[in-house]
Amino acid sequence: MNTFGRLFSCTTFGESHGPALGVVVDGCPPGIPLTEDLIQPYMERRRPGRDSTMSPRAEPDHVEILSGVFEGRTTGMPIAILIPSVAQRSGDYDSLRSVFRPGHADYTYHLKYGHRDHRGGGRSSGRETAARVAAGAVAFQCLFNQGISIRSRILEIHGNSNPDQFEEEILVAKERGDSVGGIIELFAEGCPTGLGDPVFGKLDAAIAGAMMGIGSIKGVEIGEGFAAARMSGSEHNDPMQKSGFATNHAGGILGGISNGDPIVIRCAVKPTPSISLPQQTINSEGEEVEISIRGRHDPCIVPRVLVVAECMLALVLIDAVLMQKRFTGF
Ligand SMILES: Cc1cc2nc3c(=O)[nH]c(=O)nc-3n(C[C@H](O)[C@H](O)[C@H](O)COP(=O)(O)O)c2cc1C
Ligand SMILES: C=C(O[C@@H]1CC(C(=O)O)=C[C@@H](OP(=O)(O)O)[C@H]1O)C(=O)O
Repeated sequence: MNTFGRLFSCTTFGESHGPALGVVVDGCPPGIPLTEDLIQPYMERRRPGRDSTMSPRAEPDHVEILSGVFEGRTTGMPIAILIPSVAQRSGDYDSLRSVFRPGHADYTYHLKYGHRDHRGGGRSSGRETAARVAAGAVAFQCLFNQGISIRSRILEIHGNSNPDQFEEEILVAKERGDSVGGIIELFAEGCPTGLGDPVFGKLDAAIAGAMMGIGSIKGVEIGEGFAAARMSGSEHNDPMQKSGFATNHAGGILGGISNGDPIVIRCAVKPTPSISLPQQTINSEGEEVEISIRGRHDPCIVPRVLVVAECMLALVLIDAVLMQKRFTGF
């Protein structure tokens, strides 16, 4: 499944070590300002090779808009965006052709497809998210029109919630040949009431699906999330006043529909699977072997995944906005 969204949909293509990645965005309304320069700042926040806390693979991730835009504005036609790759260095993966990296998708891709691109994990690579970010940048352009904004922050790295120590946590793990994960938080502000389809298509379900669709995200909570399970109703219910809700334990969604308060989401990001410490694994012959992974890996995915999560949220929200406009405009 490469396509995401209903009215505002995107299909990504490309593998980590292929010549390029890209996305086709369909359903974007006409007249929205869109240029490469408007997309590039989002790409810059995600691309690898920027500092010592991330993979040193130096990809410029310059986008090229191929269609759907004329004189700086969308035309309502499919928008194709190309992101050439220039720093593959696929030789790093020669020894991993038939050995499965614990924690990565190598083993399950092998079982499902048999024939797979082992270089960088092919399509299971976090590099695929470059295409999602390009699509998300288009969604952001549409959301600005609606007065909706999204921001995110890191809450924890490796269980440490002191922002002054985030970088150190990552660099210490890297020095050990290990990796660490963490927790991120997202806020969507300015959302109107009424976004989301009740029951199966709940807005919370769409958001959780979008977040879980990002490699390495293993938990999602909305509002109080897991903490709600330990609260009483009188603590958790948000008192209602003429001016609005007194608190926001709901995280901006009730019954699968946005209630006008900020939407608050937290995601758990697992530690990067590819580490250089020796690990036990098997090869495609089923033999037990030891693996020590070299190459250019993120010692922590958290800092780079922030903008990816923001973009996935933007894609969910613009789709919900368009669905709601179709519903109320009938
Ligand atoms: C932005 C981003 C960067 C990533 N960087 C790496 C990496 O350098 N090395 C690695 O082994 N996994 C990396 N991953 C994680 C793998 O892509 C992911 O663990 C793998 O696809 C398996 O999916 P799962 O963790 O959801 O089970 C990255 C993921 C993202 C979203
Ligand atoms: C290249 C990117 O991230 C990559 C995500 C990734 C993985 O296994 O997910 C592994 C590394 O790439 P490779 O080993 O194939 O050179 C990261 O650098 C990117 O995000 O643009």
